[in-house]
Amino acid sequence: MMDLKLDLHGKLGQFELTAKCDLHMRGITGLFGPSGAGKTSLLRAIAGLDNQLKGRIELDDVVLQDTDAGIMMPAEQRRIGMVFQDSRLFPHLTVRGNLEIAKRWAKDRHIPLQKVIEGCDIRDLLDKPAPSLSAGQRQRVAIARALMAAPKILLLDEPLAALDFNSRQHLMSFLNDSATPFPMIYISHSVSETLSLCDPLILMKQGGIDAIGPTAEVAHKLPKRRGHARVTSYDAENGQLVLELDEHAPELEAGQTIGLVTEPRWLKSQNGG
Ligand SMILES: Nc1ncnc2c1ncn2[C@@H]1O[C@H](COP(=O)(O)OP(=O)(O)OP(=O)(O)O)[C@@H](O)[C@H]1O
Repeated sequence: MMDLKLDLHGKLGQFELTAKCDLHMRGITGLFGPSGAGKTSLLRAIAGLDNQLKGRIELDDVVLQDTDAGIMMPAEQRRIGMVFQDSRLFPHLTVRGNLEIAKRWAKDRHIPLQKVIEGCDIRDLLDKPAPSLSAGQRQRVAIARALMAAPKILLLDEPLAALDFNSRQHLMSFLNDSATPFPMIYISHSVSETLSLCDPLILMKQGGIDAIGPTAEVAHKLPKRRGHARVTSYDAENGQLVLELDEHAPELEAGQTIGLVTEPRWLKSQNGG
C-alpha cells in the first residue's frame, strides 16, 4: 500500500491541467480518459519527467515536489518506474543486460528474475541485442525491466498497445498477479482492459479529474465498449453469426443483446476495403 497525494495545477503550453486527489494505491489503479485529457502529462509530472506544473506531490510521506517550498526531486531519485507506449531500451545491451542493470537499481527488493521472464514471456529473447527486437517484444522487455527495478510505484502508459491478442492476455494476467509488490497506475484506451485489470479508477476529462473511486462505482461513466470482430461464420438461413473479437470481453455472455454496425459488401469494395 502506497499513499500518493497530488495537488497539481498549471499550464503545458496552452493546455491547462489541474489534479487534486489522495490515492491509497494497492494493485492497479486505472487512468482513463479521452485523447488529450492530460493522462500522460499527469504521469510525467508524478515521475518527475516534466516540472512545468506547480503544486505538491507526496508519495508515502516523502515530498517529491512542493513548488512553494522550492522542492523538485529529480526523476532518478523518485524510485518511480515508467513504461511508455514506445519505451526505449539501452541499445548497446542485450535483453539480459537490460534486465541486469535494472536489478542493480533495485538493490535487494527485486522480484525473482525467473518470475519476470516467464510473466513477460521473454525467455527466447534474453540473448538478443535490444535494437533487434520488434515493437511488441521491446514492450515486453520494457515492462520486465521496469519490474526488475523494483520501483515504489510503476506508471504504465498504454503498455500493451503494440502487443498481439495472446501476448496481451498473458501479460495482463501476470500484471494482475504481480500487482501486489508494486502498486501501478495504468493508462489504457481499452474499456475492457481497464475494467478487467484496474480498481480503483481515475477518470480524466479536459485537463482535470472527472471522477475517482472504486471501479464498481465509476465504471458507468466509461464510454460504451467499441471494438472489432472477425466473422468466423454466418448462416444466412437462420441468421446465426459467429464472431471472433479482437480483444478480451469479459462482459459478454450468451443470450445477451448487442448492437452491430456493418457496411454492405458492395460499399466496402468501393472504399477499397
Ligand atoms: N510539454 C508540453 N508543452 C506543451 N503542451 C503540452 C506539453 N505536454 C502536453 N501538452 C499538451 O497537453 C495536452 C494533453 O496531452 P496528454 O498527452 O497528457 O494527453 P493524453 O490524455 O495522455 O492523450 P492520449 O490519450 O492521446 O495519449 C495535449 O494537448 C498536449 O499537446
